[in-house]
Amino acid sequence: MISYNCKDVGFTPYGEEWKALRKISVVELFNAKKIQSLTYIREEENDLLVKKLMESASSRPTVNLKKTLYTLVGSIVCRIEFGINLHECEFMDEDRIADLADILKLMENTNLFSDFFPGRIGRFVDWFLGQNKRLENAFSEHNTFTNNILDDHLKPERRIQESSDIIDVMIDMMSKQDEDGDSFKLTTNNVKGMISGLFIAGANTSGVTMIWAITELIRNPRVMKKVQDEIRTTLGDKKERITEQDLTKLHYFKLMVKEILRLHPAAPVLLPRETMSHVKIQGYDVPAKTQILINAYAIARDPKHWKNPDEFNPERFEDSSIDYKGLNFEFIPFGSGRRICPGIAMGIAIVELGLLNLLYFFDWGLPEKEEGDEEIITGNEVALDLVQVLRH
Ligand code: HEM
Repeated sequence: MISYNCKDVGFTPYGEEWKALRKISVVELFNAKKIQSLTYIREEENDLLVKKLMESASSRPTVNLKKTLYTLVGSIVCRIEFGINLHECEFMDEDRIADLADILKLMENTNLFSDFFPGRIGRFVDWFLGQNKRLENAFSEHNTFTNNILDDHLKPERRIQESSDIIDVMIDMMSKQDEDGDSFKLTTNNVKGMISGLFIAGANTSGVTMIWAITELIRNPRVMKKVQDEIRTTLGDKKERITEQDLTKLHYFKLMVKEILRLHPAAPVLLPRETMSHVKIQGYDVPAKTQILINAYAIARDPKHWKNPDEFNPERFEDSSIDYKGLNFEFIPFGSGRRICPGIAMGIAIVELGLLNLLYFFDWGLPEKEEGDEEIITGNEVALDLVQVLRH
């Protein structure tokens, strides 16, 4: 385990926790060697997914893809980030982790009426609509999850383990700070914030990207056929399991993933920024300290930069040098600059391996539509529950 003191991670007495925490996560979690060394976890979890889908396909033709994929990414993220194997865990299981990913989405997406109309009327409407109760329940579930992970890391027997993860490192830092008597103290809340931030950032984004990929492929049979033909011709039809090595042989498949990230960026609006000084943008004066929101979704569908922007067309990236690493500003699904997603490589590895398994081993389609069913594929929520396994 690497030990830090406050100076190592750049803490300042002015509370720049974010800088420090980002630095820890980049060093401990997002470095290339670490990502490579965790390949076996992503592969094992995908093997389990394929096994479960094959079993369920033989008895029941439909599958709730949303739950299945959130379980996959939840399991991978918990193992990689917190060293928690959900298949052996006492306080969390695979089913609940998928719900938790949804609970976190609810926490992010619930708009309180009282935020816009502070005062009695706003509070009454929230109470009447049950918004407060929903949020309270979500927070309570979420709090239990982070507390359990923290407690698990604080168990005395854990400290003698060989392998440590980012939470172990932060706990180690906390004890060192006490010894050093530094003025800034890393708190338990910082650790809990890291747990919840990493979980939301990793699970939700990768899960939703995969769900949109299957959705768009079902909507566009031409692309589905082309991508599956490439995969099955390149890898042959006798493989028992897929490894990350197989990804290196595919070309069109990767263009397809890029196109999904363009059309459906998991974080349509990037993390907020603040202007450091007065700037003029397209004739508008923007004073210093103004919050700026960047709409990556709108940028990636801007007809000034993209031909037929709403069309799902992976070929647009053929012979193009445009990439998602934050340098081409017309395509920033992972953001750009100082706050760019530190998990790009991890996110791409999770999404590509998951999709490759789904597309190699299974054919996907929609079940028969029954009277009264909502129009399919109008948004990921509707599409997900309807997607079907047809072959294995
Ligand atoms: C397809 C998958 C993913 C997408 C599309 C995605 C996208 C993003 C975006 C757009 C941001 C904000 C960047 C900005 O405002 O400039 C972000 C931040 C972040 N992402 Fe990802 N991400 C993905 C996967 C992951 C994974 C797997 C992890 C962790 C294992 C992760 C960890 C983070 C963290 C910690 C931040 C916050 C960085 C900060 O506060 O400075 N992401 N991500």
